[in-house]
Amino acid sequence: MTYIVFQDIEKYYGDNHVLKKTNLSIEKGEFVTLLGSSGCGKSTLLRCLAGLEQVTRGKIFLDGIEVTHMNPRDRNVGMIFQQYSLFPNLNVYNNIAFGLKMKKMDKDSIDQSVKEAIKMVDLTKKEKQYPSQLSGGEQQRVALARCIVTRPKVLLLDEPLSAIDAKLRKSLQSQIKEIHKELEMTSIFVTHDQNEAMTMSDTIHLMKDGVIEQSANPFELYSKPINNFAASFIGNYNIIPWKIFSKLSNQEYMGDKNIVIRPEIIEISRVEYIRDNNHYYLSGSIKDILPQGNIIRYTADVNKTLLDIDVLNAEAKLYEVGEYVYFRMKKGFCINL
Ligand SMILES: Nc1ncnc2c1ncn2[C@@H]1O[C@H](COP(=O)(O)OP(=O)(O)OP(=O)(O)O)[C@@H](O)[C@H]1O
Repeated sequence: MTYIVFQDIEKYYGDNHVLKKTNLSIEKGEFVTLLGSSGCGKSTLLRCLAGLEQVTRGKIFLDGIEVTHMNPRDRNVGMIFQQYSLFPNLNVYNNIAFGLKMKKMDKDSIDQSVKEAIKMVDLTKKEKQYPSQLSGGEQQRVALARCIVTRPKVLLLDEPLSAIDAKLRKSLQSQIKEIHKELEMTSIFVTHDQNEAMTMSDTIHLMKDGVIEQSANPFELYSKPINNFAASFIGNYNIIPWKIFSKLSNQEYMGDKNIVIRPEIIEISRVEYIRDNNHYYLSGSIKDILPQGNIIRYTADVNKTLLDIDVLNAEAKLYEVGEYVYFRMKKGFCINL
């Protein structure tokens, strides 16, 4: 049985039609990401599951029970936000214990659960500190501990790492994934950062204007985007209308479609390639060079069409701006959309 089901969800804020018959199914134990640009309705969908917003129409099921209009407190859903939203007047221990005290758990069980949660998020020496004495990353770990200590059925994470610097962000991503696995939770993570979605998720649900455009695992979403939106959102594709590409590459016109080419599948050479039937061939001059750590991104001018090419940064810079070079790409790696 599917663990979480959003069924034909519609949500209006006044005239603003935010969720448009949104359908989404999530299996128990999955780590899923809602990925999409700002304002597409990701947070609204999460908030509807948590009960912090009411849907206008549609139904939500959690663990076989309809929760559409259930009191948020009875849904057993934990949520973490971008702002840490801790109680400033409570120390780390008491922030984490708060939910359990509300549930009227006995003191010894609370103590055991809180200490376990503190250990899980690696805050053992910080128990007595107050939120104002903690870094952003530490505060977010307290928020995470406060959430998991109540063992919610589902953990909702609404851009929890967006205020945290890049290095710490990576370690928190791993920590969240580890806790998710260890507690066998079902987690929904909201982000507009495609790299974060790729690293974290079992399944990515790509959203646009309140609708799920594509649901797939990170590998599939990257290599098989189903439309131009998915291709342009994920992985910096070159998207060239066939009308133009057929002229540039001396190929037959494939109709009113785009050819979609990932920068890293393009080979580059100073000497012209010997042609075969498995590749497309282009040539042009290097316009720009952008070192990006482990890869170098070249932008080439191919008869006024710009082409991005990613080359592993294994050697010193290979090509100069202005140099005329040749490209080839395997036909089977290109997508027509
Ligand atoms: N409480 C509210 N009242 C009125 N409009 C709202 C409210 N919350 C969200 N909206 C509107 O709903 C739309 C979707 O917002 P939502 O926060 O769900 O988007 P999002 O995809 O999570 O964006 P972001 O990545 O920027 O957080 C936006 O147009 C937003 O202005």
